[in-house]
Amino acid sequence: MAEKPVDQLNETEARAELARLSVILGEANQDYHTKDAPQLSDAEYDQLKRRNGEIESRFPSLKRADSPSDKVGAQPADGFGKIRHAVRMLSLSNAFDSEDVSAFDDSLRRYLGLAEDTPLAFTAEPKIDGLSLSLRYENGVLTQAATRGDGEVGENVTENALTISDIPQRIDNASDILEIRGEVYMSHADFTALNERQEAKGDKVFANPRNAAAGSLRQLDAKITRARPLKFFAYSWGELSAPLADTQIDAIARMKALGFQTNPLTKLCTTPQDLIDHYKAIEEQRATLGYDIDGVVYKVNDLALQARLGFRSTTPRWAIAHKFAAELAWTRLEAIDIQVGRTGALSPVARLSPVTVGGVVVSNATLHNEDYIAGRDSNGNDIRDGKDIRVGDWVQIYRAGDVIPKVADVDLSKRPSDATPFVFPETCPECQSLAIREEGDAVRRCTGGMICPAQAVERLRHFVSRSVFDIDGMGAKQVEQFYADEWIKEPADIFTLEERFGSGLQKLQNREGWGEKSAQNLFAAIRDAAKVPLGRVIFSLGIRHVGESASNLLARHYGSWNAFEAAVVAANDPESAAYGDLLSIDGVGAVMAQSLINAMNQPAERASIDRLIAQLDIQDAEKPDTADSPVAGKTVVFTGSLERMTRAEAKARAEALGAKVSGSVSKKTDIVVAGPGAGSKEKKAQELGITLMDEGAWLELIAE
Ligand SMILES: NC(=O)c1ccc[n+]([C@@H]2O[C@H](COP(=O)([O-])OP(=O)(O)OC[C@H]3O[C@@H](n4cnc5c(N)ncnc54)[C@H](O)[C@@H]3O)[C@@H](O)[C@H]2O)c1
Ligand SMILES: [Zn+2]
Repeated sequence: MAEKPVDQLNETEARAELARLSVILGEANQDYHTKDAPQLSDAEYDQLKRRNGEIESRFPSLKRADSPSDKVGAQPADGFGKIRHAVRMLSLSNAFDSEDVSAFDDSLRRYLGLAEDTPLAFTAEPKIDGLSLSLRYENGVLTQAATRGDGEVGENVTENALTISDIPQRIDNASDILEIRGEVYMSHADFTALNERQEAKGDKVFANPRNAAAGSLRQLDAKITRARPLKFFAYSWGELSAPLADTQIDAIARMKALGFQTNPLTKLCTTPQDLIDHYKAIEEQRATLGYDIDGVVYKVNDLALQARLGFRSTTPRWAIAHKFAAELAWTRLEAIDIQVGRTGALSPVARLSPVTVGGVVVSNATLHNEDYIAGRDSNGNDIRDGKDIRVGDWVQIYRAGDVIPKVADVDLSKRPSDATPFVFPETCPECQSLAIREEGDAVRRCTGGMICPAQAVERLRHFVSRSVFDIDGMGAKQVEQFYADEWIKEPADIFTLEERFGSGLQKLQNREGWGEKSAQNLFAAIRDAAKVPLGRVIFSLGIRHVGESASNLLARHYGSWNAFEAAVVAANDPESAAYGDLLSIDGVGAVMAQSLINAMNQPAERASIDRLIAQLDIQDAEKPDTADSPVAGKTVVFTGSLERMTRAEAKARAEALGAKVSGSVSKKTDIVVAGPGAGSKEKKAQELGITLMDEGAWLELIAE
């Protein structure tokens, strides 16, 4: 349901909406901070939180006592000891673009009464995407480690923190009380390896490195934490018995001197433009850092000014987090793989150096089709200014909601000098058959049909479907299972199943869901199904563009399998009479003809078709005796309800007599057969002066 814009809410709606958002955001906080298993994407969460804030500022009197705006994180989870922070641990306010950054600078100057030309310096620090941890050292010894919790009270994870090698257990030259704060995180490589181990053990896998880090630190059993490769960057502090330094940048240097890891991308900046430049520089390196960051934090450098600026309810006034766009990230394209879909479509897939986009690690993205890679849309117009996509390129990944990630853009300035244009394969990577692209089709398709493993299951499903072979006891489910068991690889195998099993009735009976009776019934149904009309056989081959009615037309035209087969083989020569004859069939166009010819002239697919034909008892089609049929060559439309036959039957009989049955009335229509309830078609026939008759008259005409 689309949400109503905030400026259109009335007071009652606003109150209800705030109540709803408080529940949703409360649950999301629990899922994210306490269970380390978010159900919403970060972008969705941020959007709801922003909406909540907007409603509150439009209706200040409606702000709830338990407003999500006043909350940091979530309450400590049960099971952990609780630690009350001597100094609160807060969140950060956000900037999303450079205007927000200038506004931040302006608001600080206003608050501090600084003139425009008075310098105001900031640190710019990567915003590490992990979870914050406060470490308390007393006389140089680590005595307590606490998570942020709800900002006031955190979880006691001291035992767990002691297992992290980046965290010193003792510090020389420390003041009596020293609280160091920073981020616990997991590298991409460790995250991938952890998930592989978890998966192998059948344990929970994590959506992203942040959840993995949080889930690993927040373990009631510190032995589990020990086995998890966690890291720590220090960037802040809590209670101190002696100040670390006078400025943010020196405080960071001091923490480094004390033995902590600090982030090397931290930089002192003197103007908002400096901040933006460093933000861009960091964003460019994001995919190669080896760990996740989700923005850059700007902090007033002068700690005396930080003290003057102080705090709002959940955020410091002296800092802001400039977030990266949630749906976008740059990374390297490592390879382009071709996947073959169930209908034979060749789809290019980008293999990426893993990057977290919107809270999910992305290592594959779609490249759509060969035109898209080449920088063209389906009409041949340039996309991305005509930039093509090459292996080795630096590419922008786009991911919104749950849609498959896409490669949106290329940075040509970073293209390796030896990168070459991607050559789209002209053969199927699964079966090596020719892959062709028909005119007007954006997609290249494998022509391997039955012999293509990627398409086999789909072909088999089509083969056993209702309108084709319709074998009792052999539906899509069974055929998929038999394929998975390698009992059936192609349609011909269905008919040799019983013989191949020999006494192996047993084999089938041992399968879940099969008893002696059902197995015998299946074999009987298969035997019955082998006797089949020619049209159905042609349709069963699943040749592209050759649908049910075209199959019947072909069957009636050629009469027997042998005639059909010989004709289509001969038609491979476009100069041949056979080709002309094939095209002369009303309802067979050049595209369908080519598709038929391809299927019947490719050795591997032909061999598979021949194996099937050898198993069948094909009923010849009756050629319409057009000579003495009164409706031969006529175009007939049936409309309204028929009482003595079904619509399908009427159509089949008319076609058998050489008539063409159409769904709509036009000048080309010769006869309209109108039953009760006929509407516009009957009227149109009258207008056009077309022969109109009822069902009885029609049956008389065709002498039944
Ligand atoms: N998907 C969900 O359901 C869901 C639910 C709740 C929160 N969230 C996400 O969590 C975030 C909000 O959580 P938050 O309140 O922790 O805010 P935040 O993560 O946006 O910012 C505050 C945190 O940044 C971290 N940080 C990293 N590097 C830092 C540095 N150099 N200096 C200072 N702090 C640094 C600290 O841990 C700090 O607590 C949002 O991005 C939101 O999307 C998502
Ligand atoms: Zn193939």
